[in-house]
Amino acid sequence: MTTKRFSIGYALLLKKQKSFIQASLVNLAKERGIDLIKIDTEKPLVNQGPFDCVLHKLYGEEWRKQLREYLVCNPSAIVIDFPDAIERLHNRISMLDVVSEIQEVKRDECHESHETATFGVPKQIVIYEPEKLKNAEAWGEGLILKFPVIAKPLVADGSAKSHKMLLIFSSEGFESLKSPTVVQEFVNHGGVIFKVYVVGKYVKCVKRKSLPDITEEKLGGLRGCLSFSQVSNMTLDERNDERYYEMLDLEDAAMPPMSLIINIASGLRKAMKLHLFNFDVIRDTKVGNRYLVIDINYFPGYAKMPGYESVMTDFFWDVLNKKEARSFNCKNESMKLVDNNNGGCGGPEKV
Ligand SMILES: O=P(O)(O)O[C@@H]1[C@@H](OP(=O)(O)O)[C@H](OP(=O)(O)O)[C@H](O)[C@H](OP(=O)(O)O)[C@H]1OP(=O)(O)O
Ligand SMILES: Nc1ncnc2c1ncn2[C@@H]1O[C@H](COP(=O)(O)OP(=O)(O)O)[C@@H](O)[C@H]1O
Ligand SMILES: [Mg+2]
Ligand SMILES: [Mg+2]
Repeated sequence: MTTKRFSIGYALLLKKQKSFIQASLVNLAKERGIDLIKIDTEKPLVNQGPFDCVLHKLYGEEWRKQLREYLVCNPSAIVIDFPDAIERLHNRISMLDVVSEIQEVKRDECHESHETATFGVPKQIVIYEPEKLKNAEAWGEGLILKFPVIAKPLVADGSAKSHKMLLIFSSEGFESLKSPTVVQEFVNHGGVIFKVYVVGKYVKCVKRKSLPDITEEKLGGLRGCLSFSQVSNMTLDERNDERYYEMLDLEDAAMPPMSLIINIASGLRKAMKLHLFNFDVIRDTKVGNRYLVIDINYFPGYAKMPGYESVMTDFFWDVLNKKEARSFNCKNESMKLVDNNNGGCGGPEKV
């Protein structure tokens, strides 16, 4: 008896292909009857496949259009995940709004189960026109945040620029701001962040190094700002400023309560209608049992997750065998099939 084989087409940037599409993953998936096939982004998607499922981390209107057309021509295909759902993660305000949305529900649930740990997001504001802030006094008047603060580009589109942050110690630091920025209160968190990887219903929490705490005393001696980027991915050599990237022992840091992490993960997954994401959490050391979500990333670096091959293969299998189907049911609606006037469902490209 031959068992049915499935095909998953993947559309990823080269960097992502290199890290994610490793032989160990391809082989394990193959053993389970799933072929991972590279989509040629130079050619129309409708002329490729057919794929049972499309996995992607590409953006832009042209790509959305291609996915829409693909679903019109292949109505039984599954797209992981829908661009409209991913979109909210490209803005650091809408990204964290979802945490506040799930907070109410989860607070009630936690109350019932007598959990004491709470979660939320740091205090933050958005500045659309930083040039208007050049006058330091103007900043002082409207200040609702306490120094130090972190300035993060409002747009989180995966570009190197969108990861460039400023740690601001005093109002002079605002002079460096140029594009629309989210200004967030820096929360002392013991120099450790928790990265929570979500793959459908699977949740894995790992520890990573972060920025060290800034005491009132330390802050007193600091003016202006310090720029940094992707601190949790930094190598030792890159942590060359000893004032900030001092040595930390990750081993010593206690993990957050897993029940809380699972609660947040499932709340986010359902509210965002996304299957593949991770989020960064810090523990407010001043409060102790308060956790703050600071970042949510679509389709993050899963290859850094121990045993990622089997986690991903199990997820693909569930999706293809429709165990995850309920969450994909409304795909036509969320893809907003505006292009009903579809004349071009050709087969594979003819040469
Ligand atoms: O490349 P990696 O493995 O460091 O993964 C990046 C993620 O690192 P993480 O898994 O959270 O440690 C990274 O997470 P952070 O934003 O650094 O927390 C992003 O998800 C990044 O994608 P993008 O640049 O935002 O599109 C991810 O980059 P891409 O792999 O998507 O390019
Ligand atoms: N509010 C905050 N308080 C303390 N540290 C923070 C805060 N926000 C971000 N960080 C630190 O800055 C790093 C980068 O910020 P993040 O929002 O995760 O941006 P990115 O999308 O580039 O990962 C975090 O991993 C953490 O080390
Ligand atoms: Mg992050
Ligand atoms: Mg991020």
